Amino acid sequence: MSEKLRVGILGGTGMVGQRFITLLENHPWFEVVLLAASGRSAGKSYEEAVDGRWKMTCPMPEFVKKMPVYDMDKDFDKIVESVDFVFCAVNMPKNEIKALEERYAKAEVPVVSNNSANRWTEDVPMVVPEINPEHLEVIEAQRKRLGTKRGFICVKPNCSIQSYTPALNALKEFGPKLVVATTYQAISGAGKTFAQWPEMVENIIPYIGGEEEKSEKEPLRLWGEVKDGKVVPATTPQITCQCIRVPVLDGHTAAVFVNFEKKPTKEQIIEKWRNFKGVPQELELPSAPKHFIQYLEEDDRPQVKLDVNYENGMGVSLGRLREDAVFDYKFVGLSHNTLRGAAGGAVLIAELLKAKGYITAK
Ligand SMILES: N[C@@H](CC=O)C(=O)O
Repeated sequence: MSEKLRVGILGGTGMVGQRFITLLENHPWFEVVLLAASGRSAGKSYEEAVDGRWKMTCPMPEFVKKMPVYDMDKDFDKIVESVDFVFCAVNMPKNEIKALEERYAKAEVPVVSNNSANRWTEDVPMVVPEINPEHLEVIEAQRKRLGTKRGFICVKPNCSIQSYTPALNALKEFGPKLVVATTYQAISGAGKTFAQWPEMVENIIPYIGGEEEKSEKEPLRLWGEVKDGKVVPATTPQITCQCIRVPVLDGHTAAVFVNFEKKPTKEQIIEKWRNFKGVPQELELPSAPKHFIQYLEEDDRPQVKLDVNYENGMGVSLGRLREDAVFDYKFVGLSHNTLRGAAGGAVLIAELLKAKGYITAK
């Protein structure tokens, strides 16, 4: 068995960074060798830097407790020489994240990012490995632009879209043309727990900054075509969304209405969902769900409490498919926002990048 790739985590102390650590603890291909964060945490051990703000339900893994946290800016040279690639989960203004990700990529360190800063950079692939693995092709053009041989940036989309985009993707041949979605988003999407956000107990807040635009536009980029080293976003379906914060810890739910060019039967839709698979399933990537989509027949499913951890939080649960008086159909989707929607989705991208030879040992 070949040696594991050496991974650094930029922004390791926040909620998504913590998720990365738990997912990578016993990863068969990757080993966390370095943690970095802002100057505030630098120089401390990971345990000191987190300082009681460990938000996972499992205990902090022993292997990270005493690891030093480096300054992702000042310790740049040390980080670059120590890793084969990095995951980026920093919490900073967008322009600073863009500059940081590009700085690492230009220093020949591939960056797999959870952040939105580069989601609309034309030669940066934004990937859900089951949906658009072919977008990785634009890495070649990106490397030319950056002047690199190994370094590049690859990003994952926003967590909100993962509860309905895979469902629509599986039905592409029927031409979804108009989609109305309302998302019911968990508080961990904002990096918080109930203890940190007591206002959310027994409450609903009908606003998540920037979320509706992401939810409407990002699926179109996933369905875009690669032309001349760039991703050209699709122009259909038209999607309109409302995004609502609800008192749930983990799990984004979406209630969706859809019209098709060619209306399928209910049986056809369920068959497409149940049989949908992609490259991660074919390659049996370590974090790939065996069945990406499950369809639940019971009227009261999917439920966050029962279904959010389907396929270790990497699968999507669908239910309540029925004909509608105004649209062709309506249904409900659920996905885990910090697993499939954040760190887990990024780990799966890194596995695909390794399997396709884009990230290698130095
Ligand atoms: N912006 C989302 C997090 C997804 O990445 C949210 O606030 O739930």
